[in-house]
Amino acid sequence: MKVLHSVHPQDFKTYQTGLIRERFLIDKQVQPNQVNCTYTHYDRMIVGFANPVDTELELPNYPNLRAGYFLERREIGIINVAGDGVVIADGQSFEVKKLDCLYLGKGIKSVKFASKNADAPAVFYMLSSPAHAPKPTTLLTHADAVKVTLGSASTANHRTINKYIHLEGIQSCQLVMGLTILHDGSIWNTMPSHVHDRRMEAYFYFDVPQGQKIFHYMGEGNETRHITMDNYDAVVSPPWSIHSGSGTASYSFIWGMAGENLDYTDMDPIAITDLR
Ligand SMILES: O=C(O)C(=O)C[C@H](O)C(=O)CO
Ligand SMILES: [Zn+2]
Repeated sequence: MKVLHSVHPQDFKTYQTGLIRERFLIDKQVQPNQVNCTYTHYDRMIVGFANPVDTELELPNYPNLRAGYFLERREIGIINVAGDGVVIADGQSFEVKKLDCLYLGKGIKSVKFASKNADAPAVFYMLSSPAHAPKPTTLLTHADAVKVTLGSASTANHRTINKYIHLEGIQSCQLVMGLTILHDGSIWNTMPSHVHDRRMEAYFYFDVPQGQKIFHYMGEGNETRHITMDNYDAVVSPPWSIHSGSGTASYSFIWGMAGENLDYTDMDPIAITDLR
């Protein structure tokens, strides 16, 4: 499993594009009939992908975990971003359609992934953080996720936030997870931007139209940098970093966090006029 180590904000100021990409970008991980995971040292969050096309896949037990099985001391949130899929947790099958979320808690020994149709396979995006206690297995459909609409067309940031795993939603130990859909013609996410020193965050961009790109902004508010990202790329955001993006077209992304609390609204905003 690939490992990403933590970066100090003072060091980040000297980074150029190549090093920023090496330290934070998680790309080319959605591969047919593969499960691919990256271990980050940001709150020990694991960022994973499963793309079962014509075969069932199993979540492996990586040696990095020194565990009997992947979820022995972890929890996981799984969101499907493509064709209809199935997740089998300790023998129990869950239909996970596009934009549905399945939460599996500490103690689930076996997790398998399958697609309903090999011509339109599922793509499962996963975030897993350490967990101290078992929480109930929960499937939440996109329709039932709590929705908050923010921004406006005139500032090109009209978007709907869908909250799945959070204080008032699916219960977890420390995982918070959901997704944001940009309305047609809007291209800015998380603007005005913010940081939250209490937890890291990971973004996974999807439904980025062919031939388009995301410009993802990072760094302290007074010292920002960007990398460009493609469909199905993920990026980790240290607790000191903003995490905002602008696309050359509308798109969607999954956000997820782990750290001190489960309160989605725990953010320290940065005024647009203060960004450098
Ligand atoms: O569009 C947004 O704004 C977001 O989706 C913000 C993220 O959810 C976030 O950064 C939560 O801390
Ligand atoms: Zn955030």
